[in-house]
Amino acid sequence: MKKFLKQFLYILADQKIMLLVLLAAVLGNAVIETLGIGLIGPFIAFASDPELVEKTIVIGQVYDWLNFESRERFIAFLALFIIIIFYVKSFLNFVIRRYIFNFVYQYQGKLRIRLLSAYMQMPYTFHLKNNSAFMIQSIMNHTVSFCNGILLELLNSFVSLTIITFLSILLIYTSPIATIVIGLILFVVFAIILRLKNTLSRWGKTIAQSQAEMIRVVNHSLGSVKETKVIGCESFFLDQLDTQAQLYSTSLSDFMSFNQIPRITIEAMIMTFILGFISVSILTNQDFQGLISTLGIFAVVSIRLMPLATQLSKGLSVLRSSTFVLEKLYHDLKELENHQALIAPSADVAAQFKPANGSLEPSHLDFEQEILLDKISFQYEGAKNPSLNQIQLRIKKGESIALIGKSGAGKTTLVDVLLGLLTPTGGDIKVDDQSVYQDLRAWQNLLGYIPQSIFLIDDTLERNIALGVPDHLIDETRLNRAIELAQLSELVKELPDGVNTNLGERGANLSGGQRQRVGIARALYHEREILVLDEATSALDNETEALVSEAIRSLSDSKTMIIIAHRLTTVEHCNCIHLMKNGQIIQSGTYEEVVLAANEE
Ligand SMILES: Nc1ncnc2c1ncn2[C@@H]1O[C@H](COP(=O)(O)OP(=O)(O)OP(=O)(O)O)[C@@H](O)[C@H]1O
Repeated sequence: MKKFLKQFLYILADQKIMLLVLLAAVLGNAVIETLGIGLIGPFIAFASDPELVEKTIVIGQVYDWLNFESRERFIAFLALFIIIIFYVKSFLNFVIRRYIFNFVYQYQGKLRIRLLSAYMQMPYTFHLKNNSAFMIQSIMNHTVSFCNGILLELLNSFVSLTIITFLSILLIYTSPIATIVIGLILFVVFAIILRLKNTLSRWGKTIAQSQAEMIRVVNHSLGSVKETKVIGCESFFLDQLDTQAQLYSTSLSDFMSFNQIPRITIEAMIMTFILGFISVSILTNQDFQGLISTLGIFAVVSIRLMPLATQLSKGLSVLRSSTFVLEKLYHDLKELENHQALIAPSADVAAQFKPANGSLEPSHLDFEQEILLDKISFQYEGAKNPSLNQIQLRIKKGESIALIGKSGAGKTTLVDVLLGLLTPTGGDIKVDDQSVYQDLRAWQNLLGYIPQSIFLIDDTLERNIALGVPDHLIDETRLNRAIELAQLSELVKELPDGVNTNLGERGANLSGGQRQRVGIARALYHEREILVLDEATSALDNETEALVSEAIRSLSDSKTMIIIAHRLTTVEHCNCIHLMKNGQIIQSGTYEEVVLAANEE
């Protein structure tokens, strides 16, 4: 329980004051409700014997004080008073439930932002190790489970528990023996839940895990739909999904049907109690007037208590089944947030470029002379050998260099280190003699990256090029320049809505070469001084390749370029070519010296 509360409050972070406001409202509501129900007993007694009005303490005094013409009028007034109390109580109840829903669902959105922000700020190595399906599951499903299964249930259970407590006090006051019997009923129900708590946790865990697995399988099958169709292995993914769907449905249906047990038990036991109570009272010749009044209160309390107790027991079982999600969320958030102090996500795009010193100007690093990779080494976690071994490389401003070498030589790793995604295990990167690690954001603000496989969003060409820039901040001149330099002008003319044409999911409406050029235009739009280009390996047709090469070549006059070259013909224009092997640069020189000489050998 202590652990549960600790984890719960950590996830809830700064929302505790909202909870205190709710606590006050819930207590007020419980008092009003108890007063309303408490007055029903005397009202029934007065209705059957008006003479009791004067004999009853407090109510008798109120009757005298208000100076009513007759007892009957006072009884009618009492009825009106009880009705008003019930209306006020119902309204307050609505306001509280609304407040709870508002609070929970707004918090769900905030939690999603907090998680996505935490995941995005984790180092690249974290993303290499973790499957995105599990992150999507956390952001999309665990937040729902936490908010619906834990937060909402806890708040609802709290409301129920408060009212149950107040009503129980009223019952004890009305008839101690009957209260003990009702207490016994609730005890039996909660004992069942507590006994099954481990099974509930297991069901909850299976539900959450199978959901994540289903996202993973769907991701895999739809992400590789081309290959899947050609190989004809659709059934492989369908079988995997079927296994997970079965696990999910079995656990969920077990859990949902279990949830019905408390309601069914409570209903049966309350009926047994009311009928048993009447019979025993008659058999023991108890005062009939008192019996009617007591039963009146019990009837109303039972009607009220039944849904509350059902809700409370459901809340408890849902809470139990959600402990896995709570632990997972707590673990994720704590681990992620401990890793680095989170910057609060901001709608202000400029804030993305906020430097470490907190000023509003984007981080800036002067780059006038050269970039120096000084004895860079890197070894992946768990790998036996380093992937980069004492790499020494100088790149002058305005130069274009190409990294070539066989698959596995270390080209991508070197570029990832350059991009600041991987932190070298040895050595340093310096710009004009200043280490980039003093302000990595400033270094990254100099870089534009054009990956091998461009990630295109399912949106317009314009938004794909000016990725991350809100519409009202998109600079037309910059956009047109980027389109022109990336050799996309022809394409824009052909598109039905020009730059406002939707490119489809992952740019399905474009060819490989066009996608690559959109990537180039994107890097150009953001006007970065250094462009890092992982050349597409896909076999582009000659004409497209010529266009891509032309786009790259036209940039090399104005930018410093680092190209991972897969097709050697495209690096002819580079000032220097570095041949990599086993994580080392084994030869550097001009195209003729490195590529042609190697071909001749
Ligand atoms: N995430 C990783 N974990 C462990 N080892 C890795 C990881 N990524 C790459 N490696 C290893 O690092 C070495 C260099 O890989 P890298 O991807 O940098 O080569 P590359 O020259 O870019 O190859 P390619 O041209 O095929 O992309 C390889 O031996 C590879 O197996």
